Amino acid sequence: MTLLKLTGIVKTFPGVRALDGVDLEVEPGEVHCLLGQNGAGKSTLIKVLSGAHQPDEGTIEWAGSTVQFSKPTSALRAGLATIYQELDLVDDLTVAENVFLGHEPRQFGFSSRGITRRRTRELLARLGHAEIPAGREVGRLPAAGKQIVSMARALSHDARLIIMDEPSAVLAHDEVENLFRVIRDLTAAGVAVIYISHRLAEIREIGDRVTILKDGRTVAVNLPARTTPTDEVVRLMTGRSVEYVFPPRSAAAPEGTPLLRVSGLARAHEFSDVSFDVRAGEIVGLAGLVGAGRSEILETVYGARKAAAGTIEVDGKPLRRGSVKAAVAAGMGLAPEERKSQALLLGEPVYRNVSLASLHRFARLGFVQRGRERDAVGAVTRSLDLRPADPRRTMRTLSGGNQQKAVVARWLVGGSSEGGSLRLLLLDEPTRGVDIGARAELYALIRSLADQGVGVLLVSSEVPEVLGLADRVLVVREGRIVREAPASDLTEAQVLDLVMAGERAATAR
Ligand SMILES: Nc1ncnc2c1ncn2[C@@H]1O[C@H](COP(=O)(O)OP(=O)(O)OP(=O)(O)O)[C@@H](O)[C@H]1O
Repeated sequence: MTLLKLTGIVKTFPGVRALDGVDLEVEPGEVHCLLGQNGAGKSTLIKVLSGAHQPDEGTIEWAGSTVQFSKPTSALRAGLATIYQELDLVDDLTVAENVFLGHEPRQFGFSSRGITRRRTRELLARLGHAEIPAGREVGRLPAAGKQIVSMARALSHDARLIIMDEPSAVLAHDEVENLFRVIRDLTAAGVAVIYISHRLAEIREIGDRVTILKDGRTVAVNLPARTTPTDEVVRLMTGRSVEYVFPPRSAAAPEGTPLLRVSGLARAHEFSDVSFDVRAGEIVGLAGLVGAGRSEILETVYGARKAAAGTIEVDGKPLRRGSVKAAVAAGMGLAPEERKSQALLLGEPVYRNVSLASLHRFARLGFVQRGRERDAVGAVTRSLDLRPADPRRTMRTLSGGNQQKAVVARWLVGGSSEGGSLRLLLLDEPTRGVDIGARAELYALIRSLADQGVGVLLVSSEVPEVLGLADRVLVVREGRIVREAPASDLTEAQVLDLVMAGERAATAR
């Protein structure tokens, strides 16, 4: 019997028809992938499913009966659990308290810590993660561990369907493998999974069937995940064929004195003896596992963290340690990884968020010329296909991927930093959550900045992206640079081998 059947689901927000007639069918024990460009309506759909939003029209049939989940707890009680991208765990409660939050096991009328922990340990063991301590505060776990806790919570409600919204976005390569193992165990036991991801390779590996959304409508249902040709999937998603290619590198390797020179940089417990150069016009990629120290290196170069040792020079002049002001004055810009907490003004319009770094360009006699500001922003947001296209919309109402585009777009508007012209751009996971079509545009824009002489330092967990976009690659493992080579001299397998070597050694010990 079909476990879940949606028919004609409509959901509108003021001025936006986010869902405009969506159909979806999920069978027990399958991994059903939901694909669509940024803003296509995936997150809205799962919020409707999980009871966080009420649909305006349409029906939801769950295990043969028509239902309406008025709030998230009703969906959970019926066996439908959602694991959001931004996990909704309470950091200062323990693992066990989070798993059983709101439905603590009781004995003689009292909630029992002993039973809660024992049942948590059983669930963690079922997920193959018996090593996570049930009494540990959740805030002290890495992202992958938190995700497992969320899944344990789903299982504690006897979930028959688990919805996973881009679960791999926060995971390193080996952790994704582990997630897939967990998913296979769940589906073998009859649990169904709705899996959302922008990475087609993952969908091929773990998916059974695919449903594609475009502009709030279902454009294809139940395509076979492994055999549907990529061109076909991309064409259905975007309405056009997009070549997933990286822009060509400049013919000659950039010469001259390095724009950025980092020597012997170190911070306790994060990284040590980090030395490298970035030349004007060059894209340098930092590859490595999440937690290897890449973001910390980037933030230290930017002055947001203070180095314990080492020097950072721009054009041969040393920068003051731990001073963002000095870095910005030297022409640096940073697009950080945590778009919500670090980068966006969620209550402000899109154009204000995007023009933030280059406001001085639109000022005349001290006044910001709003028309020019909006035109310049419009040009970049159109080329990235930022949606909805109206730049006056509030940032908070944009989909996750479109917010990410705005963070990067800020540095692409005429390539300026607050202090003057942008000379060095630091990008931390710039394509996280960004769809295939917009990725190609983003790559082209980053390359064109480099072609204008900007130096780019790029952190990405996707090895093909680092190899395809960067000129030179630094492989980081456990806080050290273990290899430096031109991107064209490395293969994906070699890089993965280098980043994983430490993991294997640790397992062998
Ligand atoms: N609370 C809201 N108010 C107004 N508009 C909204 C709201 N939530 C979502 N939208 C709009 O609904 C549309 C669908 O957004 P949704 O977040 O569902 O997309 P998505 O497919 O999940 O995208 P992504 O891949 O970027 O995560 C977008 O145009 C978005 O701007």
